[in-house]
Amino acid sequence: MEGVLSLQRFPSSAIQRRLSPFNLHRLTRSSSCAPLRAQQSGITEGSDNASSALEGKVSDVKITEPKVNMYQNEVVDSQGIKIRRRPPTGPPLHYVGPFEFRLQNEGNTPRNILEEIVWHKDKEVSQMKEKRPLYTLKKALDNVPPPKDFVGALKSAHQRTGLPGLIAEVKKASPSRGILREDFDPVEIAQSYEKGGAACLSVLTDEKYFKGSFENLQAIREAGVQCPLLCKEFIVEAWQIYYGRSKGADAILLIASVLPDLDIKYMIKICKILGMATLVEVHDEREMDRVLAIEGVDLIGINNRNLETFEVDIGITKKLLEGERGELIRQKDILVVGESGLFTPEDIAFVQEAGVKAVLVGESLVKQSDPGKGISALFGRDISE
Ligand SMILES: O=P(O)(O)OC[C@@H](O)[C@@H](O)c1c[nH]c2ccccc12
Repeated sequence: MEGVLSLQRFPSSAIQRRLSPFNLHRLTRSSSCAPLRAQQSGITEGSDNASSALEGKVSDVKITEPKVNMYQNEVVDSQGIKIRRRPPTGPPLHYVGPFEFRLQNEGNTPRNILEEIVWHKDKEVSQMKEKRPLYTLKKALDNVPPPKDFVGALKSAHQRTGLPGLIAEVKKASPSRGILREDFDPVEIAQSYEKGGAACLSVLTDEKYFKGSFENLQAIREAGVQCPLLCKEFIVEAWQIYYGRSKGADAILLIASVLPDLDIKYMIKICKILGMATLVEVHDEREMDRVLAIEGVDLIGINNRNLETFEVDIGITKKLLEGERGELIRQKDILVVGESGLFTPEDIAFVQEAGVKAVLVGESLVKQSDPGKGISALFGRDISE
């Protein structure tokens, strides 16, 4: 049947990329009210067999391909999300006489670095999942120390010092800055941060673009570092949250420019079940408004860096905390983290004045020969006592 897509013929990964949680929800709503991407990634509370259940449920559904794309675009557009998910099929073919050709950037080439990272992550996660299915991860969770209180640590550091609580980042490289530190020993850096007064640590786990790893996260946890740990990853699927927890993460980053609201809600729920915190990251007013409308958000990061262009402007933090938004944030008792591009005590004072009670800092600390001492220089005084 031309132009008609029977979902039965597609592996679940293909279904996953083709359907946003929203339209998958629509498709399955009549037969099931189980979670959305949960079904896609085979994760539900108390069930490891959700994906097969899902395939059973959607096997009867026949929908036209244009309709699926329309729903997907509808939800993404309505939320202003510019980052598209990797297309499941190759680029469209064009024909001129006997010739076939494909055009660049017809939906098949990432439009910016963030989109490239997310598309790569999609592939990477589907491979990782095959090696470590969810039920093995769930078993591994029994051997991990219980999660530490990430938000509590930031609040008490703020109360203790009167300065924003520090999340110090263990970061070897980034696509915008290249290698930040050649002699990179993640455990040594983490211990130095802790000694210097960091409340929490952020550990980059992306290998390809940030030269990080889950092994670094695990090594830092196993070295006896007491600070709660943020798994700094591009989360596209709930499976990654379980994986991060199995490596010792206490908190997870969710990026609003990558994830639709329904995914954010669902992932927050999973983190709560696992006892983890979620840092939901925004970069503009629209993302901030979306996130403020989501129930259960208690930690918001304002990234001063635009992940699509790498432009950094610490004025973004101030802009997003002005007026009614700032008021709502105070009412909801949400803790705000100022992220990226912070180098001097004046920068720290500027974002504190804007209303943040925590900061996330990588480059300016990791580049110091003694990263822990770099903390005193950054804050203008010793915050370790
Ligand atoms: O090194 P900086 O400019 O101090 O930034 C740290 C942190 O904010 C940055 O690494 C970051 C913020 N959000 C992210 C999302 C993915 C990767 C990295 C990031």
